[in-house]
Amino acid sequence: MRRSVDEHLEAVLGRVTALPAFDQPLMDAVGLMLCEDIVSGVSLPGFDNSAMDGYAVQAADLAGASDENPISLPVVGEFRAGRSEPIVVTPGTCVRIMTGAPMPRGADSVVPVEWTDGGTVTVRITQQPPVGGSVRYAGEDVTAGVQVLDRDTVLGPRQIAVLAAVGRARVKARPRPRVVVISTGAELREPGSRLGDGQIYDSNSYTLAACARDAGAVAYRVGIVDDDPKRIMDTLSDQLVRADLVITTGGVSMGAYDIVKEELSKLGTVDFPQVAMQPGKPQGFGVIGDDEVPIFTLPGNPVSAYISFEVFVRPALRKMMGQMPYRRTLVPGVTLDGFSSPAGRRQFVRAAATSGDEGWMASTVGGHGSHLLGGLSRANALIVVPEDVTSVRSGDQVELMLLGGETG
Ligand SMILES: Nc1nc2c(c(=O)[nH]1)N[C@H]1C(S)=C(S)[C@@H](COP(=O)(O)OP(=O)(O)OC[C@H]3O[C@@H](n4cnc5c(N)ncnc54)[C@H](O)[C@@H]3O)O[C@H]1N2
Ligand code: MOO
Repeated sequence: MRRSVDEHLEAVLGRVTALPAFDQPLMDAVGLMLCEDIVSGVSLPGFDNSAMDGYAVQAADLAGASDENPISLPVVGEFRAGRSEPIVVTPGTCVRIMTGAPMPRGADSVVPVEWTDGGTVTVRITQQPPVGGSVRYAGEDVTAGVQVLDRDTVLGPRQIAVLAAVGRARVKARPRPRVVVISTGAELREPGSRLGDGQIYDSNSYTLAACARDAGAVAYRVGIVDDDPKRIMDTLSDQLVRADLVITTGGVSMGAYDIVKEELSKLGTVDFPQVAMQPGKPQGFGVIGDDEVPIFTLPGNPVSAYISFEVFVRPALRKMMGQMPYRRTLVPGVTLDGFSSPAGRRQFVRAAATSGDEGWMASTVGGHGSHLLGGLSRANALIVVPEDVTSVRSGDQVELMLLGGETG
């Protein structure tokens, strides 16, 4: 079975659905999609309070105050933020007040401390404040009963600020998908261990767990399972309890030990199409278990696994989180390098792209081979070459998929 990239992505997006929303503590909701309208139960400010450190006064007492004509008032008390005192400002008196402290009854204005001698028994004031000067009035920011956030808003720091300020400790939001990442292959060893003959470090499970986290998911990196069919199937069934989505790598091409494909094909719920792309040709996608958890079986070549994530898994995760657009947007740019591209396959070429006065410019990095991982760290974009283009010259217009993420 041979599919285009778009057909495969459609098949994937047609199968995954948005996760149901539930109540979450505020800090767990950062980056998530809000699934309720938020109506404030309180006014902001909640009470009239001082905008300055200074003195709460009756403005009329200070008519004509100036450097030449200072006016002294007795200080009858002190108001601090967080404390409420039963003191009243009567004509001819004042209260020392700190920023955020409630306005005392009787006062209609605040004199900043800079306009005074800072006295604590009596204070000498050299400027007349307007009525309402340096006073923050109850409800001037947000009135109780007003909608402060609309559903379908992604919660970033500014939205979290408003939620906390109106006293919300929890909100209904679409959760982060829990993504289980498993790498398969008898040649794989954990980074940090010693390599024997023919062995390599498992980079894919780290790459893909990092990708999943970067896309906003919770990643569980299970690590390496060798090419034993029973161990692979046991691991999958053990992991399903905590998975909203599973990613495996390796074992999906034509080799004698490509066990993932062999075993999962038997279930009948996972397809293994060849997708007309380079890298990333051997793909697998379907569902497993009673809960029909989506599973991606990505190719083992490290760059193929990474690009497959960007092209197929990331959009699926975004759909599960209810976050549009699902696909990365493409921007126009110019390639500074020429290269050839396979006929009939969409090529994704690693590139370092910069944006300047002339728009986006991209240089290729790291070579074309899907095992060439060394240059990947310098790439921040993929040049997307259409299926019908076989040759790209330096200076050609191209489309770029920019790879920035939550942490990128
Ligand atoms: N006869 C054919 N051979 C291959 C074909 C084909 O169509 N016919 N397709 C090639 C393509 S394209 C790809 S991509 C790979 C996909 O292979 P598998 O998904 O079966 O992956 P493996 O064979 O297990 O490994 C491929 C390669 O990647 C290395 N690898 C695997 N896992 C990891 C890991 N976790 N970390 C780092 N590197 C990993 C592995 O050692 C192999 O070198 O098949 C081609 N062959
Ligand atoms: O498609 Mo493979 O993913 O080219 O290396």
